[in-house]
Amino acid sequence: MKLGLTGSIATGKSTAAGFFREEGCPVIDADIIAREVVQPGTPALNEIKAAFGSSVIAADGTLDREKLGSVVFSDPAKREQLNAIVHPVIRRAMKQQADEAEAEHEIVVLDIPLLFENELFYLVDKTAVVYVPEKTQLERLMKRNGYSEQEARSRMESQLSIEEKKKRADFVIANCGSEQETARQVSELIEMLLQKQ
Ligand SMILES: CC(C)(COP(=O)(O)OP(=O)(O)OC[C@H]1O[C@@H](n2cnc3c(N)ncnc32)[C@H](O)[C@@H]1O)[C@@H](O)C(=O)NCCC(=O)NCCS
Ligand SMILES: Nc1ncnc2c1ncn2[C@@H]1O[C@H](COP(=O)(O)OP(=O)(O)OP(=O)(O)O)[C@@H](O)[C@H]1O
Repeated sequence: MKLGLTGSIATGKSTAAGFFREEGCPVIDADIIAREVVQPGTPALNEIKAAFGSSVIAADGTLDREKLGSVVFSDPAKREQLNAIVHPVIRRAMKQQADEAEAEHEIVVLDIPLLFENELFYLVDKTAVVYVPEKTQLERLMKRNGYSEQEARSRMESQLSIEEKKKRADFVIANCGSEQETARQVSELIEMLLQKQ
């Protein structure tokens, strides 16, 4: 089965995904695929250059992520434009990798930050949300990325709120306590999913 792992920025998807990996479940990470599809020479990077100008391309020809991030996270229309270029390519790659992994593993995890926003339910069988209250999310995001409160909030506001995602998920993994407590919830969820098979 395919488990869609989601959450909002900095709620702990990667942390939880690491625990799934430790338990032997392959994890397909949308953020990694999103980086692969814009490598130099890809059609997506060429389209980004055409749409946003060469100021978002670094001297070595790679995408200047910080620059593009500062553009798209402060302008919803620009964000939509970027999404329209990269999301179809990301979705195709995710589906292909997930199908291949599912042939060999009982549980395949798809780590997709924008699962609910983009209604990507066809890619997964069940959804799990990694949850922390918004206050913790803001604190962890500012700390991890060195963002000001405003930079952090503009990124949080580019997504559906974590409270809303919590309501919509099949399963909730609370990441407000220690990482060990999160690891235990991941183990329990895997056990339950395997029993249901
Ligand atoms: C704008 C970009 C270049 C900024 O790069 P940067 O290295 O600073 O951030 P990174 O890619 O690591 O993303 C960090 C987090 O931001 C959030 N995020 C990224 N893109 C988006 C988006 N289009 N809308 C809302 N949130 C987003 C996600 O929670 C993600 O986990 C990059 O995020 C990007 O290419 N975004 C478009 C692709 C996308 O939607 N990726 C997210 C899931 S597929
Ligand atoms: N249980 C925890 N206790 C304390 N800090 C934590 C915990 N879980 C995660 N963190 C920290 O919070 C930050 C966000 O976690 P993580 O990178 O896993 O989130 P994410 O949801 O994958 O983020 P993104 O959406 O940006 O990909 C990291 O700095 C991480 O070290």
